[in-house]
Amino acid sequence: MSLLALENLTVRRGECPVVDHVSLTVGAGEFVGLIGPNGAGKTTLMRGALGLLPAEGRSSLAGMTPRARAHAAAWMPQAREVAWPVTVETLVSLGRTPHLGLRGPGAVDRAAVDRALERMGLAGFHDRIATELSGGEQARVLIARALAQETPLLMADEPIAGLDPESQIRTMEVFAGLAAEGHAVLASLHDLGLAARHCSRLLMLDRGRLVADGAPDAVLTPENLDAVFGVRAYYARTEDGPVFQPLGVTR
Ligand SMILES: Nc1ncnc2c1ncn2[C@@H]1O[C@H](COP(=O)(O)OP(=O)(O)OP(=O)(O)O)[C@@H](O)[C@H]1O
Repeated sequence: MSLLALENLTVRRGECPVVDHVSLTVGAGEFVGLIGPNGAGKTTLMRGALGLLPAEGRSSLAGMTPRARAHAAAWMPQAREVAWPVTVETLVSLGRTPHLGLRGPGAVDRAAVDRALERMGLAGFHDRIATELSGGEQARVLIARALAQETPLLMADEPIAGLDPESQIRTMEVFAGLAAEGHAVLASLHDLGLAARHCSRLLMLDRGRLVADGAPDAVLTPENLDAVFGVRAYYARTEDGPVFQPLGVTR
């Protein structure tokens, strides 16, 4: 089942297309990594797909009412600012907003918040003040807020940036687990090693164009890495899964 479908999505900044005729679908069960160098258009693609930026072409999410979209997709933006000194529980509960009826949060909502906190390793954090957490802890709280929304699709912009190695791996495992449960995750990622190990599929963007789309092996080829990222890398299939390590620059 397709949870996101883009047809020739194009987003212009001034005259210049920063997302250029991108067509793709994301289906239930996929953990898709969106990769590309700085400025390739990853954030713009996701914001255009969500209808948060004016775009040409078609996105299955952009035409929805905000309420319908909030039931279809959760969005974790790159900005990690927590504006108010509220408790972690209050902040993560905001993810339940689209589900609330007139009676406010109930047992189902509290269970979803607890589940999201548990998944992000934040079980003891309910009463902590969000603004008093470390940057990485705040990032995990914001991922938990998106998880609490319990949507078929989760879209996240650099969700593991600034996390320690354990939290990065755990978060990638949480996303892969969501996909295994029949949800889908689309996340922009700069760590190609973690992307290769955990994602079922990679989308490679270069100057707004989708230049490769497929299994990590098929996308992280020496030719693509050279042409798009300007790097060469070690890549091997091991008993422990794929191992990817950039080795040097090629230009
Ligand atoms: N508000 C804006 N006005 C003009 N140009 C913009 C604007 N926002 C983004 N751009 C340009 O669009 C291009 C794509 O930006 P985008 O943030 O989507 O890239 P990205 O792949 O997410 O990059 P990064 O990895 O650095 O986060 C960049 O060249 C950027 O300079």
